[in-house]
Amino acid sequence: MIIGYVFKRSVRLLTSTQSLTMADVLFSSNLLWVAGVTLVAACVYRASEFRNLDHIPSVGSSSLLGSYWTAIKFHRSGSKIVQEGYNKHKAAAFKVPTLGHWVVVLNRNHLGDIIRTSDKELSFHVALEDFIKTKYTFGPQIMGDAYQNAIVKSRLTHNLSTIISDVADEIAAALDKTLNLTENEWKCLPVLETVEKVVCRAGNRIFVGYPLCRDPDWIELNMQLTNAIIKEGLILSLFPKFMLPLAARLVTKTTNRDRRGARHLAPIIIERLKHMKEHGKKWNDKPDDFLQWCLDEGKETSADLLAARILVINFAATHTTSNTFAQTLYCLAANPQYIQPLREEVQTIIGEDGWTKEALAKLRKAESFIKETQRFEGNASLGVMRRALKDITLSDGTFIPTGTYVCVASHAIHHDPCVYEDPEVFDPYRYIKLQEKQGDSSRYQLVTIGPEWLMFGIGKAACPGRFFAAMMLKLMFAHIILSYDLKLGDISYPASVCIGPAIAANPSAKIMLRRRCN
Ligand code: HEM
Repeated sequence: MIIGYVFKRSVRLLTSTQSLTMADVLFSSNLLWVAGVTLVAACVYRASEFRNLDHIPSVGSSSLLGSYWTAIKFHRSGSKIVQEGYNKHKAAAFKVPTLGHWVVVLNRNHLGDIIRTSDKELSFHVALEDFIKTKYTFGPQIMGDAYQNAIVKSRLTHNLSTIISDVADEIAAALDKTLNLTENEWKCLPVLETVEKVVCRAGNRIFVGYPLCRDPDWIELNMQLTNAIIKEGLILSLFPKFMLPLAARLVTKTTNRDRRGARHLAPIIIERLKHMKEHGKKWNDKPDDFLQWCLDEGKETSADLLAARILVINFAATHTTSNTFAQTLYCLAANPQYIQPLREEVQTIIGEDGWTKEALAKLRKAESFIKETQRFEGNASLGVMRRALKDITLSDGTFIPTGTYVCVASHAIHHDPCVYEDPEVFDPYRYIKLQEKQGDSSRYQLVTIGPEWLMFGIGKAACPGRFFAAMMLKLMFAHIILSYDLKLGDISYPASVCIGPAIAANPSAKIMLRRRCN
């Protein structure tokens, strides 16, 4: 997922000059020698890594030079290369070359080892830091004490019943504004772009509350965030470690982003601190949003720091949820035979229970549809990326030396006939059938992580925002199916595109939408 982000965004960025600024241009004159030195260092590093990982079979050429050819192919068609390795070495680990280093792809039998191992041995956070230089792109204080992640896990997840009506309200309003449809009019819309706007508003209704969640500047800041961070992380990864503090000053716009966010948050924070002082625990209509939960922690009141924390949460939430929902919506338009039964389910349940957490739990067909789209399309051929911080011997004896990047072949596992029957068939009711067959409803929910469901990762680093994400996905799905007709346009596209190990919603895909008259 992490490298997924990097690849998806890097391809868009490297082919676009729009966001180049003076700093980029000045910086690019020094880039050549830095790139030269880095290339030599990368070759030396990769050669030493190659010897250390000699005992693990490789996909493609097993010579050091030939591995560069495979690495180039991997950047063009990562999914195919990973699948090739998975088919060949099903029961064992194999390694895949990327331009900078090797990645060891563990088998699904190793997932137990990943779950048992602590972040001090196999670290998600170090892998993330290596890929997007979080210390500089998010800021040192933010990652030093990442209490925002704990808030996602505790307060956001525990408050879903309370916040659901606000999220539903924001989704309806955002769809109305973004689609801008007059009665009986079919409109052709780019799926990903449209969905991103709705997700960003819906998420921010809970991150910062109303009306800031509708402020065009706040929304623009958060929608550009992922691009900006990936771009900066990519450039920084060209520099040797000792140059990073200086390079980060030239390359990153972390301070600008935080200040831009802080300008919006400062007046709200001042007002809320005043109320907190006046009313203490007896503040009756205290806002129930992420900003307030951060203030309740009592750790900081600086608008810059709080803005930075909320931007980090947007980074984790917006692009991931948009990508998932864009794929889902496109698959729904491409499979119109499912629209009527899904609509009937939503009409009956929401008609009886309204927009409640309990009602969403009953939307079994909708949930199965979303989950099957993710199994079938997926968001990355490689997931669960970790970096070994010490030498580790896995339960089957596989030796992982310190410094190695490990991950699992998520997409191949989701398409493995030993895991799923007829995996190449898109069966939207697959998970309902599995629930009925095995009599276990909780095991097949969208949010239930396990060795056969890796969309949200696994183990201690598994996505803490998945319960909120699932709620937004189901609410958007239900709103669209109730209020809009949809179909594919004249030209159809593949729902997803593969770039390196990433699988992304196709940015060119479009669908036709029309408001339904009740
Ligand atoms: C469909 C949407 C989403 C997907 C597919 C997704 C996926 C993931 C994945 C794969 C990871 C890494 C897990 C691992 O490697 O084991 C992760 C981490 C994380 N996600 Fe999500 N995510 C989604 C939505 C969200 C949302 C809505 C939030 C917040 C509200 C969120 C917050 C986080 C955070 C904070 C982490 C880092 C956890 C840590 O540092 O320990 N995610 N997510």
